[in-house]
Amino acid sequence: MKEDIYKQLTGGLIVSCQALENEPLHSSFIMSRMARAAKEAGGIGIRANSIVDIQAIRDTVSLPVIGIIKKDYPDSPVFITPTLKEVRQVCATGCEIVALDGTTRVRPYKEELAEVIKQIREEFPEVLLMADTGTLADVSFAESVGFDIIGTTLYGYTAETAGLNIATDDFAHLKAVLALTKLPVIAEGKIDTPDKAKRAIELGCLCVVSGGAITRPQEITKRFVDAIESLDD
Ligand SMILES: CC(=O)N[C@H](C=O)[C@@H](O)[C@H](O)[C@H](O)COP(=O)(O)O
Repeated sequence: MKEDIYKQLTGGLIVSCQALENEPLHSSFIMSRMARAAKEAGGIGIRANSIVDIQAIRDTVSLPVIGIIKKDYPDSPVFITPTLKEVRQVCATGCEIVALDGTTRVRPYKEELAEVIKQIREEFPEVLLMADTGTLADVSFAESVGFDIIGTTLYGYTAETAGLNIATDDFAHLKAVLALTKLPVIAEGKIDTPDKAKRAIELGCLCVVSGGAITRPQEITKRFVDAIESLDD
C-alpha cells in the first residue's frame, strides 16, 4: 500500500491547493476545483490544509492527498499540524500522507515528536508521515523519530532559515538534504517555476510540491505587476 503511493508520486508534481481565511480564494469549493484543474493538467497529488478542504478535494479528485492543518498556538512557533490532536484529525480524513512540522523546535504543550509519531503509528498504521523541515538538523531529527518522507517545506520559514531560498546555488540545500537522509525527499517551498520543479526531480527528489505559483492568483499577479513596474526603475 505505502509502496503503491510512492510509485504514484515518483517523479511527479503535487499541487498545493491552499487559501487561508485571509486570502481571496478561501473556499473549499474553489480548492476542490483547483485540485481538479491540477489533475487535468497531469498533477499526481494534492497538498491541502483543513479538514473541510481535504474532504472537498477527496470528493472531487482521486489523487493522493498530503493533508495538513495549519493552527497557531501561543506557546510555540510550530503551526503545521502542530499537535497530536490535529495529526489525528487529518489521519481520520483518510489522507494517504499527513505532513507535520518536523523541526527540532519546542512544540505546543511541549509534546514530543517521537511520542506523537509512535501514537499515530499505532492508531493509523497505513498513513505516510511527511516531515516539514527547515534546517539540516531538522532532517536528521525527523529521520531519527521515524518519519517516512522528508519535505523541505519550512526552509526559509523558520527563525534559523528566514529569508533563504531553496533554489539558491543550484539547490545547494536540497542537495545537502538528499545527501544526508536515506528517506525519500519531497522538494517544497518556493518551487515557483517549471524549471525549478524539473531540476528538483533531476537531483533525485521523489516528487515536487508547488503551491502559490499555481494556485495563489494574488502571488501570480504580483509577479507580473512587479515585472512591469520594474520598467520605471
Ligand atoms: C511555509 C508554509 O506555510 N508553507 C505552506 C505549507 O503547507 C504553504 O503555504 C505553501 O504554499 C506550500 O508549502 C507550497 O509552497 P509554495 O507556495 O512556496 O510553492
